[in-house]
Amino acid sequence: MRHPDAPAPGELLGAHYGQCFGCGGDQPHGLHLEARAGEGVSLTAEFTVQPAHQGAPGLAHGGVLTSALDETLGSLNWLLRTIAVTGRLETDFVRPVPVGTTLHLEAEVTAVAGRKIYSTATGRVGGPDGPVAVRAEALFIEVKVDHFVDHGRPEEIQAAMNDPDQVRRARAFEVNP
Ligand SMILES: CCCCCCCCCCCCCCCC(=O)SCCNC(=O)CCNC(=O)[C@H](O)C(C)(C)COP(=O)(O)OP(=O)(O)OC[C@H]1O[C@@H](n2cnc3c(N)ncnc32)[C@H](O)[C@@H]1OP(=O)(O)O
Repeated sequence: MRHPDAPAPGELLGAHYGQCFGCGGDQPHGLHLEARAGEGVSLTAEFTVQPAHQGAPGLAHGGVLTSALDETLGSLNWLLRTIAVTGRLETDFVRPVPVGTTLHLEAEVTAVAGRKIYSTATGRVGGPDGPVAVRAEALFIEVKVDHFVDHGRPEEIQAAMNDPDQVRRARAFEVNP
C-alpha cells in the first residue's frame, strides 16, 4: 500500500495547503499540526492545545480534538500518494485534555478497498507512550483534483492554481503508477 515514492520514515510531511485549518503554516487560526512519516502506512503528529481551542474552561473543545485526528488521518494521503477526503470519522473521547497539553498522535491505514481507505488514529497525553485521550476510526474516499476545483469557492481555487508551490503539492498526489 505504501507508495514507492512516499516520504521516508522520519521525514516531516509538510502542509498540503498553506491555509488549511489543520496543518497550514499561513493559517493564523489553525492547529499547526506537524506530521512525520512512520514505517509502512503510518505516521506520527503533534499538536499543542492553545487557549483558543477551549470548550469548557481550561479544556480542549472536542470538535478541535476531532479536527486534529481528522488532519492526522488525512496526512496518510502523503504515504499513499492519493488525494482523499473524509467520508466518515468516529471519535472516542477517553480523557479530558487541558489547555497547554501536547497531544501525541499516531495514525495508520488499516485497509484499502477500491476508492475507500480505512484508517485509525490515537492521541496520547504526557508523551508518545502516555495514556490515550482520544481515538478515531475513519473512512476516507479517494477523489480527483476536480473535487476541489468543482466545489471550492472560486477565489481560493484561483489563488491556489496561481501558486506554484500549491500546484506542485497537488501534483505530488496525482502521480500514481
Ligand atoms: C488546485 C487545487 C489543489 C487542491 C489540492 C488538495 C490537496 C489534498 C487535500 C486533502 C484535504 C484533506 C483535508 C483533511 C480531511 C478533510 O477534512 S476533507 C473535508 C471533509 N470531507 C468532505 O468534505 C467530503 C464531502 N463528501 C463528498 O464530497 C462525497 O460524499 C465523497 C466523499 C467524495 C463521496 O462521494 P462519491 O465520490 O460520489 O462516492 P460514493 O459513490 O458516494 O462513495 C464511494 C464509496 O464510499 C462509500 N461511502 C461514502 N461516504 C460514506 C460514509 N460517510 N460512510 C460509509 N461509506 C461511505 C460509499 O458507500 C461507496 O462505497 P462502495 O459502493 O464503493 O462500496
